[in-house]
Amino acid sequence: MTARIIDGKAIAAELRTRVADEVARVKRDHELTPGLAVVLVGNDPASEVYVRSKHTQTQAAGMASFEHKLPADVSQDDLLALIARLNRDPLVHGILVQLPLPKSLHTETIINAIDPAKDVDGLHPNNAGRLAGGLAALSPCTPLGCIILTKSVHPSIEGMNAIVVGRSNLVGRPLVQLLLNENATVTIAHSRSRDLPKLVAQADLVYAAVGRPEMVRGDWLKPGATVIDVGINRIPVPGGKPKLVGDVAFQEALNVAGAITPVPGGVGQMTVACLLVNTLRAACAIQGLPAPAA
Ligand SMILES: Nc1nc2c(c(=O)[nH]1)N[C@@H](CN(C=O)c1ccc(C(=O)N[C@@H](CCC(=O)O)C(=O)O)cc1)CN2
Repeated sequence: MTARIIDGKAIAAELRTRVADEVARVKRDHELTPGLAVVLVGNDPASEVYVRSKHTQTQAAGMASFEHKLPADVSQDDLLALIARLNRDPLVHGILVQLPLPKSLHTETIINAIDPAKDVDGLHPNNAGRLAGGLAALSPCTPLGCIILTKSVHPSIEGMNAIVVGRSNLVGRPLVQLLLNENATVTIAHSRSRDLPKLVAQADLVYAAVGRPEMVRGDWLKPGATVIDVGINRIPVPGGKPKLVGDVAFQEALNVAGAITPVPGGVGQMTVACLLVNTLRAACAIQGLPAPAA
């Protein structure tokens, strides 16, 4: 069996089109232009690429994009002052601080300073707590993307066995909550779980978000399982450009899985598209408008 490849690029493009249509509608009917402010501290090359892509895609969707680039040695107080300004700015409906931050800054304090209504990363404890309680919340973008990709294969995942390998605040933990909201049966595992291959073998849906190149092997998988690979690992290639691989051994998994996301071209593509969805949702909620269709 060769697994079906889940085309994250195409699914993200469709989502961006739906967001752009909804943005045009709220502009026309309500004179509302959703605005996203992205804060980048320092000059990590991968973060610079992601922030550029957020800027381009935000503008392409018809929204306002505000970029704030700060030096790596910015003080915590100056960064907090910028966030306070963005919290008050009526043109800004979404605020995202690109992660990781330099070690000199306290990530939790920075995230907690963002107005939860503008927290389009879904990382503020208000949003994380609401999501955990099964309430309406802004949810982190990558897990939202994982759910959309899963539903492109299984429109309902009710009762399916899912395993999430990884317990980060950005992906693993919120993904577990989103899966529970879809009535999946969820196991959360991590690098210290005992007998990971045995746990993975029981799952119909496998989410690999552990940050270890090709850790999940093909022979761990239940035949026909749907595999969503969240990993983005750069592997050095002697004399060449680093190679991008996921947390799943893709070639091995192809022969066992029913469907699988590639890296690149899978989950990563959904992250920015879902950020646009969250920004549109935040803008509508702040204006007191009904939740948009996208
Ligand atoms: N505040 C946040 N910081 C970070 C997040 C986040 O959701 N919020 N996620 C990641 C980085 N990220 C967006 O910020 C991101 C990662 C990957 C992609 C993507 O399109 N990946 C491509 C490959 C691109 C490459 O060559 O690196 C793919 O998988 O096809 C977009 C956004 C950490 N920080």
